[in-house]
Amino acid sequence: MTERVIAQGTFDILHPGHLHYLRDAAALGDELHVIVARRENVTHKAKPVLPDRQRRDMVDALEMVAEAHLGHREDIFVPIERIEPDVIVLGHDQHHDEDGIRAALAERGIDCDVTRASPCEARYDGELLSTGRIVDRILERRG
Ligand SMILES: Cc1cc2nc3c(=O)[nH]c(=O)nc-3n(C[C@H](O)[C@H](O)[C@H](O)COP(=O)(O)O)c2cc1C
Ligand SMILES: Nc1ncnc2c1ncn2[C@@H]1O[C@H](COP(=O)(O)OP(=O)(O)OP(=O)(O)O)[C@@H](O)[C@H]1O
Repeated sequence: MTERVIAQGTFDILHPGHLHYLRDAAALGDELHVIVARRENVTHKAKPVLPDRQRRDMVDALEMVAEAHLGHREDIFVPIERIEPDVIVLGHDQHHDEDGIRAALAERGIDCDVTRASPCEARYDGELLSTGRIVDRILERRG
């Protein structure tokens, strides 16, 4: 049976940290589905620079990704109910609480594991593994 995996995030200006997360997630199953957060739901940090569809299209083109989906505007469990994953992989630094998500899934009768990806460190001088830091460097050098 095909094991479906879900990863999710903002993915505004792709960088190697994103590739690491998505490779980690893809390795846990056969088919990686990525939910790309809607701009209006990114409230814990600066709003994305790029439009929703552009962020979705870039993630969708990555080789380890079976399909990238734009997130739901109001209810983050709607795409999960449609995709029916076996596992949801959170990013290593995501603020979401694993037990809280498990409880919400159970309440909706969705049977799937929740786990976390590993972190990824810079491999050479100047490598930037954070969208926020890429934006800061652009402002520093071009602003
Ligand atoms: C399991 C799960 C499903 C999500 N589904 C959606 C969704 O359907 N729509 C959406 O706008 N955000 C969704 N999100 C929220 C964002 O992916 C994420 O919390 C945040 O806004 C982006 O955070 P990050 O890029 O800093 O990791 C979901 C989050 C989780 C943990
Ligand atoms: N260096 C990294 N190592 C491992 N995972 C990462 C790394 N950078 C981002 N990710 C993961 O990619 C997913 C999406 O990240 P997001 O789009 O918030 O990018 P970001 O570069 O971390 O953003 P920002 O720097 O603006 O906070 C998250 O799950 C995050 O944990």
